[in-house]
Amino acid sequence: MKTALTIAGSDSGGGAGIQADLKSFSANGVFGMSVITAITAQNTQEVRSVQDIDVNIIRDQIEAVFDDITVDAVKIGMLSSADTIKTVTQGLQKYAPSHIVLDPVMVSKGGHHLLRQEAVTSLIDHMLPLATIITPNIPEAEVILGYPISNKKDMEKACMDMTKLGARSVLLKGGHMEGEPDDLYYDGTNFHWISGTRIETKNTHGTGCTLSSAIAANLARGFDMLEAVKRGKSYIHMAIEHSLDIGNGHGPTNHFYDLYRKAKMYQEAEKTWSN
Ligand SMILES: Nc1ncnc2c1ncn2[C@@H]1O[C@H](COP(=O)(O)OP(=O)(O)O)[C@@H](O)[C@H]1O
Ligand SMILES: Cc1ncc(COP(=O)(O)OP(=O)(O)O)c(N)n1
Repeated sequence: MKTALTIAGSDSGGGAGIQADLKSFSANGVFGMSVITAITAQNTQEVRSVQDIDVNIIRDQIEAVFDDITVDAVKIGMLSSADTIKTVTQGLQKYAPSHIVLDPVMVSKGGHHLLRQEAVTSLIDHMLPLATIITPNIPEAEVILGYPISNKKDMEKACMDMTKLGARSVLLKGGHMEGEPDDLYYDGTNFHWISGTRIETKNTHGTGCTLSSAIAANLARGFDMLEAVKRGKSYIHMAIEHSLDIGNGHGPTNHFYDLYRKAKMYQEAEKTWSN
C-alpha cells in the first residue's frame, strides 16, 4: 500500500489539521502517518490556544517514520514557528521525499494566527524551495507576495511569482474570490484553470487541509501532478457538498460519503456474484 505523511498541527475538533489530513488520506486510498508540530485547542467556532511541540520531538517523529517506512508523499500544514520550520526543513533535506505538498497555513477561519507573523520569511526562504507544489488560498498568497490579488490576471502573475520564489508548481485556490471557486494550477510553464461550482454552506472548516492531503495521496498513488490536482478538486467538492452540520460554527468536510457510496456499490455488486 502507498503511504503519505502529514507534518501539521492537531485540531481537537477533528475538522482540520492532522485529523482532516488522515481522514483525507484514508478516503483517497493511502496509509496515513503523522508528525505533529503543534496542538491547538480548537472547535468549529474558534482556536482557543496553541502549544508548539518541542523541536527535538518533531525531529524524532520525522526520523522515526523515515528510518522505517517508505514515504510516498508528504503534506505540510501548520508549522507555527521559525524553529519548527528549520527542524522540518532539515528533516526533509535529509530524507528528500519525492513529493512535498506545502499548504502554507497562516490564519484560521476565526482569525487566529497559526503561523507566527515573524516566521513568514522563514517559510518563504526555507520551505517554498522544497515544495513540489504549494497550495495557498488568496490571503496566504497575498502575504507571501506582498501585493493584492483581485482577479484572474493577478492570480496568473501570483503563480509565476511563487515559482520564482522556488516552488516547483502552484495551486492557487480561488475559494476566497467572488463567484465560482475556480483554482489555478501552474506547472511552471502552463496554466490550467480547475473550475469549481460554489456550494452554499457555512460548513467549510478544513477545506484547505482536505484538498492538500487528497493531492498528496494521489501523488503517492502515482498520478501525475495535473491528475492529482484534478482528483483533489473533485474530492473537495464532494466533501463540501456533503459537509457535516457538526458543532455550532463552521462544520467539517465529509470524508465518509464517498467511502459509504463505494461500500454500497460493492454490496450491490457482491449480490450479483452469488447469482
Ligand atoms: N463554498 C465552496 N464551494 C465549492 N468549493 C469551495 C467552496 N469554498 C472553497 N472551495 C474550494 O475548496 C478548496 C479550498 O479552498 P479555499 O477556501 O480557497 O482554501 P482554504 O481552506 O485554505 O482557505 C478550493 O479548491 C476551493 O476552490
Ligand atoms: C491545526 C490546524 N491546521 C490548519 C488549519 C487551517 O485549516 P483550513 O483547511 O485552512 O481551514 P480553516 O481554518 O480555514 O477552517 C486549522 N484550522 N487548524
